[in-house]
This record gives sequence, structure tokens and C-alpha cells, in this order.
Amino acid sequence: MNDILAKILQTKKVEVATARQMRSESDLLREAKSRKDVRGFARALEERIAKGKPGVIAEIKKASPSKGVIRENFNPAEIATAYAAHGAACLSVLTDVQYFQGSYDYLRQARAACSLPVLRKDFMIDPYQIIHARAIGADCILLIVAALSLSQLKEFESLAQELGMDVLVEVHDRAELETALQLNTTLVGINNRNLRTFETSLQTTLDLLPLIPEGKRVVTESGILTVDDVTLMRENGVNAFLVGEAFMRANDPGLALHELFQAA
Ligand SMILES: O=C(O)c1ccccc1NCC(=O)[C@H](O)[C@H](O)COP(=O)(O)O
Repeated sequence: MNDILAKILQTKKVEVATARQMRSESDLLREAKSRKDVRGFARALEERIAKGKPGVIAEIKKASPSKGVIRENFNPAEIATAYAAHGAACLSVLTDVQYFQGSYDYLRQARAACSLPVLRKDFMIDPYQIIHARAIGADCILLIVAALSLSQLKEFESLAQELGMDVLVEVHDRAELETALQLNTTLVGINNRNLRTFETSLQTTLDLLPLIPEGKRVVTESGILTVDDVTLMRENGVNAFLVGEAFMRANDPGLALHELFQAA
């Protein structure tokens, strides 16, 4: 097994320790709290879905551990503008540098280019990163159950919500889902990709769906590549999607979004 997740989490520890030396948490918190520009992430998804449309979280990702470099011609502001013009509800921007070739600046640039709410897609292991997410403009953070204890999940969720952000809690199996359901957030991401083996199957979403209570919003994540994939999910009552690679490989990511979801 290639335990990339363990390696990523180790890198994050070093990253956070270094960042703390450069800037204190209390200083960063002042900046995060002074921003009054949170955009409602969950609300934007719900508004689309209430109109009978799919709620698409369109991802901006240059590279990934499973695929290497996905997109050479990479301009986050242009991509964000194209996604917004073609009906995305929200954006997801990878900010991890080492494994995804992401950047905080990419998040800033994408958010400044449109009015969509933005998910900071990263590996949260420390409150410092959550405060930092808001300081750079994020409207939502990702909490990966496989990476955190229940007490960390609850602490990080509270902090994010205090700062006005939404939380997308991500699971891959039944045990993780049981943990995730102990949080307040309505947004439950089912990652079809096993983060340790990279194996991706939409069956993961279909298997966990019946275990999700009313009031939660399921977001199917990873491996949505074709119109048939979207149709399968919609037929099973899944209305929120997080899609990266299918758009990032296209010449025109906005057009790719339109083509993938126009019939849905
Ligand atoms: O994408 C990877 O290789 C990966 C490896 C390890 C941890 C996370 C990883 N990806 C993050 C994601 O969850 C995806 O970027 C996101 O769900 C979109 O997936 P896709 O549409 O398949 O690009």
C-alpha cells in the first residue's frame, strides 16, 4: 500500500510548525476575524439544488499524487471565471504545495475573479490552518475523517463555524461516516477515491447513501468523469458533485462543466 495520506499529513506538521514561527496564531486570528466577506458555501449549493439543478463544486487543481501534473496551462482566475460562467455553484481550490502543486495565491486569485464561494482543499491537522483558510478568503474547509480524531473534528468544525465558514466533512467508508454524522455540518462528502490506494469507484457513494440521514447533503467526490456517471448519481438522489480532473484535462474547463452537467 502506498500510504500517501500518512506522508501528506507528516508534511503538514512541518508546514504548520514553520508557518507558526513566521506568524503567531493570535495575529492571524485577528486578520481572519477582520474579514467580513464570507460567501455561503452550503447555501450556494442548496440554491442550485432547490432549482432542480445539480450543485457543482468545480475544482481547480494543477496536479495530484495519483495523476501527476494534470494541467500545464494553469491560470486559476481564468478557470474560475469559466466555471462561474458555466453554472458552478462553488469552487474548490487545492492549496497544498508539495503534492498538488497548489498555492494560497491560487485560492486568492480564483476567488477574486468571481463571486462564487470557495473551499480550501487541503489537509487540515491543526487549528492554525483553519484560521489561515479564512485569512486567505476561504468560505469552507475540508475535514477528512481518515486524518483526524473525533475530538479534533469537533474542535475544527467549531472553529471554522465561529469564523463564519462552512465545513465539508469527508468520508470513504461506513466507520468514517458514523464519525462524520456526529458533527453539525450538513455537508457530507463521500470520496470515491481511497486516499491510500488511489482506487476510485462510484460504488462507494452508492453503498454509503442509504446510511445517510435526512437533513444531510451528500457531495459525491472524485472519479466523476462522464455524463453516465452524473446520470447514475442523479438517479440515486445525489445532487451535489465535486469534480476536478474531468474539467482540468479539458482545453476549456468551463465548457467541460457545461457538457458534463447540461442534461442533468
Ligand atoms: O487526487 C488524488 O490523487 C488524491 C490523492 C490523495 C489525497 C487526495 C487526493 N485528491 C483530492 C480529491 O479528493 C480530489 O481532488 C477531488 O475529489 C476531485 O477528484 P477528481 O474529480 O477525481 O479529480
